[in-house]
Amino acid sequence: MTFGVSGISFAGVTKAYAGRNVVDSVSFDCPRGSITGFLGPNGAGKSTTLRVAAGLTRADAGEVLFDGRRREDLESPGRTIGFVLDPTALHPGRSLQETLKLNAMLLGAPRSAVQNALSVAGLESVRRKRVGSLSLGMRQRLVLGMALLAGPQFLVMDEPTNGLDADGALWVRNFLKHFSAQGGTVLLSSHLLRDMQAVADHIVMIDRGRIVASGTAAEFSVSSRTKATAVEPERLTEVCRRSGWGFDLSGREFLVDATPEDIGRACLEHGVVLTHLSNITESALEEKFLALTSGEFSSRNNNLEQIR
Ligand SMILES: Nc1ncnc2c1ncn2[C@@H]1O[C@H](COP(=O)(O)OP(=O)(O)OP(=O)(O)O)[C@@H](O)[C@H]1O
Repeated sequence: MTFGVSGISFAGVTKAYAGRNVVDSVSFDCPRGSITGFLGPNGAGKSTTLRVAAGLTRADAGEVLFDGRRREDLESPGRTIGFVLDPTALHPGRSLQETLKLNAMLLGAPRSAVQNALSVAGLESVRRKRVGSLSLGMRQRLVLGMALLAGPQFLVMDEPTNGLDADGALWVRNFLKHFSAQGGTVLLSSHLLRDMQAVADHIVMIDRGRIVASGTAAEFSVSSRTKATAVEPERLTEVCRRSGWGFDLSGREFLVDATPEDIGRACLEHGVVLTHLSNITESALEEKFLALTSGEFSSRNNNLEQIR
């Protein structure tokens, strides 16, 4: 029998260690074809929740459904769901290529899947290196490559950009956007607001084992303006006018109704040198996040209104 939404559904997942609920009645949906960000401070219960989804940790109560079915009821769970969990849990003596080959064999994936994973994860040049000699960032790429071997429909990822440099993190984000645009379902955790804001369609916040807020990324954004300063402000003014963007100017600081990416591109095109560019929605989300996690909000309700 199948029920629930398309995508991944957590229903009342609870897990206790030493008599303490580290995950407490956690329920939320990750709709198909979108990216759900699971945000919370260290120790909030993110990894435990994802480990329950992966079947690595047995929940005391509740269940996780993939397109309405339990993982163990799927015909081929290993091929349907890609998990990116602990990049340190790899055999250090094997090469990257061997690691991927072994996993491909276990999953029944074709030989071409190894080459494809190496290429997608940007690991071709280091394919013969031993896993033990890799940086954390390279290991992150490897576990992502492993998760993709059998062409999954779901990706569940615990802090996938941890250890990656800016280029690597951008690559992961772009990859996930492409994956979800093609109908894939993504759940990724992070304790970094920046990670979530840059990629997630929906955000679910967890604190001390409980969901404390959830909503679309847009619902978390108070404003979508961008702060910018330029060496020659009058030239940035010109770019904003030509692009049809509204803006306010305070001293040398612009607040522009456009994304940092659009502003950066337009300035590059017109040879305008910027000295600062930042999305002020991040700080709006950060304020909420800090307020939630500092215990200011004692309510344990997942209604977004609680934090407005
Ligand atoms: N196997 C375990 N035995 C006992 N306690 C555990 C175990 N695994 C996790 N915990 C505890 O459960 C709580 C939640 O841990 P979890 O790793 O799920 O949090 P997290 O949100 O993923 O944190 P981080 O961002 O630091 O990885 C923590 O207090 C942790 O110490």
